[in-house]
Amino acid sequence: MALLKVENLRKYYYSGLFKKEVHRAVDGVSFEVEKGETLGLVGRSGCGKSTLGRTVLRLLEPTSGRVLFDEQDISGFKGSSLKSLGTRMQIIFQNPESCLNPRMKVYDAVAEPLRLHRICERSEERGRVRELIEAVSLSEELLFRYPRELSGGQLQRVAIARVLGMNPEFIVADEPTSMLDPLVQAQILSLLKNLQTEYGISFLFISHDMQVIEWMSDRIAFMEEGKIVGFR
Ligand SMILES: Nc1ncnc2c1ncn2[C@@H]1O[C@H](COP(=O)(O)OP(=O)(O)OP(=O)(O)O)[C@@H](O)[C@H]1O
Repeated sequence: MALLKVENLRKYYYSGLFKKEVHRAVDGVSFEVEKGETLGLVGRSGCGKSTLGRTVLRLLEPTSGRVLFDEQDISGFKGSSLKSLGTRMQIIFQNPESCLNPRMKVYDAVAEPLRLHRICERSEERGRVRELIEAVSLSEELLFRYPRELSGGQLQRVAIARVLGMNPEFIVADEPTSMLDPLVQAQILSLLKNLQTEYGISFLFISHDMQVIEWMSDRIAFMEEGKIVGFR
C-alpha cells in the first residue's frame, strides 16, 4: 500500500510586474511511495526536484494537485492539522547547518524536537538523546560541542539524529551528501540505508548524481523541466 500518493501536483512561482511571469517549477507530477520504499528523484539542477520535495511536505503551498499521506488528503491542511504531520514527515537538507542553531550544543540540538513535540518525558531525555547519537554512529564526546566544532559529515549525522528522534515514517532527503567528500558521502549514504532497513522509513531521495540514486533507490523517477518523464 502506498504511504504517499502525489496526484497531478503543481507549484508555480510568480514574479515580475503584477506577478505576471510564471515559472512552472513543478508541473503536473504524480507518483507513489510505498511503505519502506526509497523512490529516487533524479534530474538536472533547476528541474524542480527541491521544489517538488518541499511541496510534498507542505513546506511550500501547492498551486494545485493533491498529496495523500497514509490515505489522508493533506493538500489543504492548515494550522494544527499541518503541525500534527510535523513529526511523521521530515526533511534532511543538503546543508545540515541550515537546521542547526550555531549557539546550541549537539545535545540540545538533538533534544530540542523531543521537547517541542513532547516525544518523551524529561526524565527519559538523556537516554533517548544518547540512543539517537549512537544510532547515527557519533561519539558521545561530541554531545557538548557546538556545530562549528564538527566536520561536515558529523553535522549531517546530528541533523539525521534530530530527524530520527521524531520517529518519522517518510523522509525527503534533498541532496543530503552532495556537499561532502566521497568517503564521508559513502558513510552517510550507508547510514541512511541502514536506518531505513531498521526503521522501515520511506524515502524520497533527491540527487543529481545517478550513481548515488542507483545505489540508494528501489525505484527511480526522472525529472525534466517540472515534469516526471519516466520511472525505472
Ligand atoms: N522562490 C522561488 N521563486 C522563483 N523561482 C524559484 C524559486 N525557487 C526556485 N525557483 C526556480 O524554480 C526552478 C526549480 O528550482 P529547484 O530548486 O526546485 O530545482 P532543483 O532541481 O532542486 O535544482 P538544484 O539541484 O540546483 O537545487 C529553478 O528554475 C529555480 O530557479
